[in-house]
Amino acid sequence: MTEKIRIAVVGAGISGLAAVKECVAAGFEVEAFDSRDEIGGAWAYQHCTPDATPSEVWSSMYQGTMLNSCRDTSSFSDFPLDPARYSDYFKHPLMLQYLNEYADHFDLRKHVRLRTKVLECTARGDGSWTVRIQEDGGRVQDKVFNAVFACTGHLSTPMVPEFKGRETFKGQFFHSHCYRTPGPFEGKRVAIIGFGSSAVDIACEIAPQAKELHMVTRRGGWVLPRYVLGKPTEAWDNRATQLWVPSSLSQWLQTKLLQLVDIPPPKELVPEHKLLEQNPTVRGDFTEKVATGLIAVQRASVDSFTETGLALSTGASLDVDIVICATGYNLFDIPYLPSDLVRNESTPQNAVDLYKLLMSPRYTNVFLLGFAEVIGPLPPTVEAQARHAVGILGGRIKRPSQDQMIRHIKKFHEFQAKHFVDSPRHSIATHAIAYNDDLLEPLGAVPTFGRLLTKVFTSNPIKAMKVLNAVWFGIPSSAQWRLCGEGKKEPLARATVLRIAAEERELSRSEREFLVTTT
Ligand SMILES: NC(=O)C1=CN([C@@H]2O[C@H](COP(=O)(O)OP(=O)(O)OC[C@H]3O[C@@H](n4cnc5c(N)ncnc54)[C@H](OP(=O)(O)O)[C@@H]3O)[C@@H](O)[C@H]2O)C=CC1
Repeated sequence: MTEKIRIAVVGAGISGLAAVKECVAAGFEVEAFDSRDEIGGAWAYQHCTPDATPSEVWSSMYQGTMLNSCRDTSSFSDFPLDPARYSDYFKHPLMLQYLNEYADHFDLRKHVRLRTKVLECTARGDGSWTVRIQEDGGRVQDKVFNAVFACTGHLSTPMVPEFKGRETFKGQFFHSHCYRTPGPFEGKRVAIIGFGSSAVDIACEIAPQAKELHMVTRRGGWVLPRYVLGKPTEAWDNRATQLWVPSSLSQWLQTKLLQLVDIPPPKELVPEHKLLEQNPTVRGDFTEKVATGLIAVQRASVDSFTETGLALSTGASLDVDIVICATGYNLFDIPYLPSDLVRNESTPQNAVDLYKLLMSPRYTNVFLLGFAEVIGPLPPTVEAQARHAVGILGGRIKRPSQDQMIRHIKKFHEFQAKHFVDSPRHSIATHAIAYNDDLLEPLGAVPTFGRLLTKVFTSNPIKAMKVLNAVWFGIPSSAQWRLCGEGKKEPLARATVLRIAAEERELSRSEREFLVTTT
């Protein structure tokens, strides 16, 4: 009898749960470890105050966090979000609820060891790994696995730049990681450094109550509303425009659409890069708050801190009571993995040595899930990463040689330099549909036009045409990656794709029936 492949999954959030599920489906033996006492990872809200020690805060979720991608694109591919219970966009407790429902539906909890921290993973030289775990801060134990799936995300270690004179500032200073509610900022003068999703969300929450709210951004950026002409913004994008229309043309069209429907941003905000060359921020009330003067924007770098605030590169200075540093995260601080796994001394600046943002050419049998900055929703992508990794371990996908990986990575660096802004977070940026397709094509699981057209001639033609239309010209739902190939769940996926296209307000009867029978 052949021995089962044994997998260690580190983290039980979105990526970890998807990894466990795919490993179990492939017949692997899997143990997941999470230091917290509940599943959900970053989506499991943790209360803290701005003066908390950042290393003791494991979730950056604030009370107002709401999904940036919409329900119909953001579910796992074989576990649809029910419109009757989940609105187009929803707040973080509902995402945690969904992850719990996913874990229960696929019976994943029995594979997860909570309150168990992974201290270190060491390559053993034969492709296997020793994983050192600690239970409840007590007993330390070494366990051997055939492979490690690192699923702890890239939002654990706040990045605080070295600002000149920061110690001289007499006001309050903290990282957005420890922000939770706007209450403490009532009547205060606040400056926020950075212009990512955290900065824009926090600015919009605080601005109505603060005395002054300033944002300091060195690059500017695009901010998309959640809705355009009554539909979720993603409904204006689809597989055909992403894959057939040259990206410069589709970005131009989308920018024009944005200009037509939204208040024009002030010139300080308009960036030099195009719409999809950064991970866009999503916030419907931001431009209005800028236009009405609730938020003041400074296009500048921080030269230094002063006793009373910030001195900016433009020569302006800001006197404030509080500075919030919303400058993102040390993306590849993965303390339990070898330090040269992702980058070493020869890696170019703002780049990573990861094949398909998933595997290191320097180590075998370790897969990084959820470390991509996806321009699109995360769940379908981590699932595609898990399916690809499982495909390699199970022998269904040919494992690339080290040379092949290195060549691929070099091309990837060139692609990133051409298509994304030059910044650490965009070293791992990727467009969802093309990236998911790339991971799933070796499994035959991409709903290509040809594959779906063939169905028109080999099955119910009207239904097959509707599916083709929905997948190529409709909102990019994740169920599309379960229509064909290895791991397909065609009846359920077809029902989901058609229900979303029909804009039904609840799961269809077929979906409910298939969900009872598919785990
Ligand atoms: N609702 C949701 O779903 C939310 C999702 N998120 C996600 O969490 C992740 C982290 O987001 P966020 O915390 O905003 O971090 P980001 O890394 O996305 O943004 C960091 C910002 O800080 C700026 N910055 C970095 N270093 C400096 C510096 N030295 N001086 C001035 N500015 C600096 C960056 O500017 P530059 O571009 O110039 O480098 C950028 O504007 C993202 O994936 C985001 O999508 C976050 C909040 C809400």
